[in-house]
Amino acid sequence: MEKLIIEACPPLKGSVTISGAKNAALPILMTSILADSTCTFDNVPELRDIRTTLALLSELGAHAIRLDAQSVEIDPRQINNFNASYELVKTMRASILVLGPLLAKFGQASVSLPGGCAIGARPVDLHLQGLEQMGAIIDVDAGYIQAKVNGRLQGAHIFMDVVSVGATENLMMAACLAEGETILENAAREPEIVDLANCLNAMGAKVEHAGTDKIVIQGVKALNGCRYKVLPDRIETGTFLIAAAVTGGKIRCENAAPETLKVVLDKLIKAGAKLDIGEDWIELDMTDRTLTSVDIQTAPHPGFPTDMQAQFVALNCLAVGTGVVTENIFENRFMHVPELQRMGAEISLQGNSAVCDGVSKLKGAQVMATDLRASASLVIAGLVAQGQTKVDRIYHLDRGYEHIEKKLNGLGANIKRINE
Ligand SMILES: CC(=O)N[C@H]1[C@@H](OP(=O)(O)OP(=O)(O)OC[C@H]2O[C@@H](n3ccc(=O)[nH]c3=O)[C@H](O)[C@@H]2O)O[C@H](CO)[C@@H](O)[C@@H]1O
Ligand SMILES: C=C(OP(=O)(O)O)C(=O)O
Repeated sequence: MEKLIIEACPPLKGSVTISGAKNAALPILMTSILADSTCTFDNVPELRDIRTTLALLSELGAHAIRLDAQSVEIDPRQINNFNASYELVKTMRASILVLGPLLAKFGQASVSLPGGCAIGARPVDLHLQGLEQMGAIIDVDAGYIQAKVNGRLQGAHIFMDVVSVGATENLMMAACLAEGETILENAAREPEIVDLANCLNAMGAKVEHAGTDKIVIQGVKALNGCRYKVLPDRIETGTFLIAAAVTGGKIRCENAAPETLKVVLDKLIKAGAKLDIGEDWIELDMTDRTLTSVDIQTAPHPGFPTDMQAQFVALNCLAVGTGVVTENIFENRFMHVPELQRMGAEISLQGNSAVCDGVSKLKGAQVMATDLRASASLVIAGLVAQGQTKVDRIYHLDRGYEHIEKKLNGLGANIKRINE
């Protein structure tokens, strides 16, 4: 199994190019199911989840290929299988996003239930209830969601009890080919939702007010293929900025979208960093500055993103003072805490909060990645820990970070990937 070996490094310095956003690219790739002709998507990161999505679309019958390091092409015209198998869904929860498009375009879908994962139970009840409100008949049997609709889905007024990114995306895609108007209330407002809406509109859909909590969609009869560029990854950006901050470095993130991570940048300033921000770049300077603990409360956008929580716990481990990080989205997203404790961090878990007293040094250790962002926090800690850190189970990391060790090494880190 592959592992990362990380040695303590000098302050990170230089410039890094941010990749396309995983969480925007995944639903955007799924929009191809709705189209009547070929779609080309640019700024699509080379990640395990993207390969899984291309495999899933291929399994459905689409011709889905990577053209080059940036772009993928999907011709959906041969889709003739409406079944997303457990084998693929179990490796990537976002596979559930084929449900809405398949049902809207072909009137049927069979999708394995994603099941729980390391960070929480993550039910899909809101996806199913919304589709039922649009006229779908859904049966959950033997671990599979069996869904069908007689004729077209019907526009509906849907209120979601919980703010869900995935449910908003699934229902938004389904509504584009439904008959009539759909209103999604208490919708998620993440930048990735806006990116998805922009892509759908480029295909001929009529989606309005994405980015607010009330999205209005007028269904159309057909969508065409399009060429669309995925937005930059705000979570990857934040992760690199924190890596630079904990090492006392100075880096510039190019090809970023600063307006999508305002709340993260605010916390970095509170943590002591000096930031310079341009239209598509962010420069962080931590030279000779004191890293200070910050308090965090995760919340749906525009609140603090849960996907940056673990990285800030790593920052607090090394900062002056006590920082309280509270996780409000997922019930089990502190799996990085025991691993960071093994490296010498002083963290106590109190309910859904991690209370962290900063220490002046961490010590390298053998640690285990348990989920994507937990893995990132261990890599960040490894950059400054004395001695060697060995991170096991890095397939989690490869789901969401493109060439992470190559990019960090380009900034002066010393990370090797080994197979043992
Ligand atoms: C591929 C992708 O974009 N993943 C992101 C997406 O995940 P994902 O779309 O799975 O997360 P959701 O926004 O749906 O989950 C938010 C909360 O809603 C709950 N819930 C969700 C659906 C549902 O039907 N019922 C229900 O109760 C979840 O258990 C969770 O507590 O948003 C999360 C929250 O920002 C991020 O951490 C993930 O990185
Ligand atoms: C939790 C994440 O992704 P996913 O929803 O794909 O598990 C993430 O990107 O941090």
